[in-house]
Amino acid sequence: MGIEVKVEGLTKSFGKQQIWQDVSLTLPAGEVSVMLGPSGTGKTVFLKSLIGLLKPERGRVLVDGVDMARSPERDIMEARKLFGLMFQDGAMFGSMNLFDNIAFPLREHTKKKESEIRRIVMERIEVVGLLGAEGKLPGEISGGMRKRAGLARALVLDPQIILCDEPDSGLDPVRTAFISQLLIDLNTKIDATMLIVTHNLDIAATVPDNMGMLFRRNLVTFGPREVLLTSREPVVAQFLTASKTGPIGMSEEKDAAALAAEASGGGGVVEPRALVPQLQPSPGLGERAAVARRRARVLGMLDTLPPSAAAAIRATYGPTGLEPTAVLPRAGGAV
Ligand SMILES: Nc1ncnc2c1ncn2[C@@H]1O[C@H](COP(=O)(O)OP(=O)(O)OP(=O)(O)O)[C@@H](O)[C@H]1O
Repeated sequence: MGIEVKVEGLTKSFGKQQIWQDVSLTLPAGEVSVMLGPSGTGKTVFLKSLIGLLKPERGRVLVDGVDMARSPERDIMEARKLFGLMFQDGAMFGSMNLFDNIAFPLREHTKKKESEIRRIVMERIEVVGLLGAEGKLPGEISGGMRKRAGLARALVLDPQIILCDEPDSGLDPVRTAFISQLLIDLNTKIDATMLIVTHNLDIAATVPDNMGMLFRRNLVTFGPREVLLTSREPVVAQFLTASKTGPIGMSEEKDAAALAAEASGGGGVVEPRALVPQLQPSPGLGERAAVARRRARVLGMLDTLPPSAAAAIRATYGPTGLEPTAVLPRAGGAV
């Protein structure tokens, strides 16, 4: 099972520019979480801070007893091996074929024999549905295939925590649906803790167990998916309904005057969009191990949640808390 990531009071600036402050949240072990936020709110900076590539000036990121912000670099390097990273563009070496790109972390960080490397790489290539494409160069395949190759590479060191930076960027809605299914299937197969950074509303609505949002240098909220998906908080409802009405403007935030003018013009409150069931694993994979753990966890915290979120959780799990989760149509096949 994946391991928990605990973030406490994290604050990051570049010079005088504060990116976010006092961010605290826990990524529950083995569950899938999404971090939303308008462009430029520091989602990528957050991912890089989790693995200790960027150093926040305050706060802690606790992973298996190591503080990724402050522990000695040797401990951070060791803890980083628990992570698999999938970057926006796949971050492939252009001159290497997919096999060598995916094998790279194994050749770099382990002393495994070539035969063992071949076995692991081909297994991961199969998991992401790229069998047959291993001899191709990154420039010879589609953006969706490059992302899946990036995911395969993130998997070769058997990570317990997987961080995905905008897995949908540059993909059409159909390819995005396939990648969403792939991420849920992956979680089913390896039970890793996953954090996905995205702007994509369909991924946000259907993939995660938990969701958070960064806005105006703060974490607006982080919790079970139902909290954000039923929220009437203006910034959350605006973002999740892709509305022009609300605090988010063309540049990250509208200025106060524009906001006041909009309010006096009767811009109105944006209603949250209808809650849709979470994606289920592809046929034959069984249930995600995270489902039972999450059910127990969120049913135990109902009293602490907003009434709309608590009602949505009760509706999902039924009055006894034992109902199966509702089932959505599945996606499958090649991206
Ligand atoms: N190494 C760095 N040095 C200085 N500023 C940086 C650095 N990395 C990021 N920033 C700044 O931090 C801010 C947040 O950037 P980040 O890429 O994390 O945003 P984001 O929410 O991921 O945006 P998007 O959704 O558009 O990808 C930006 O203003 C960016 O210019």
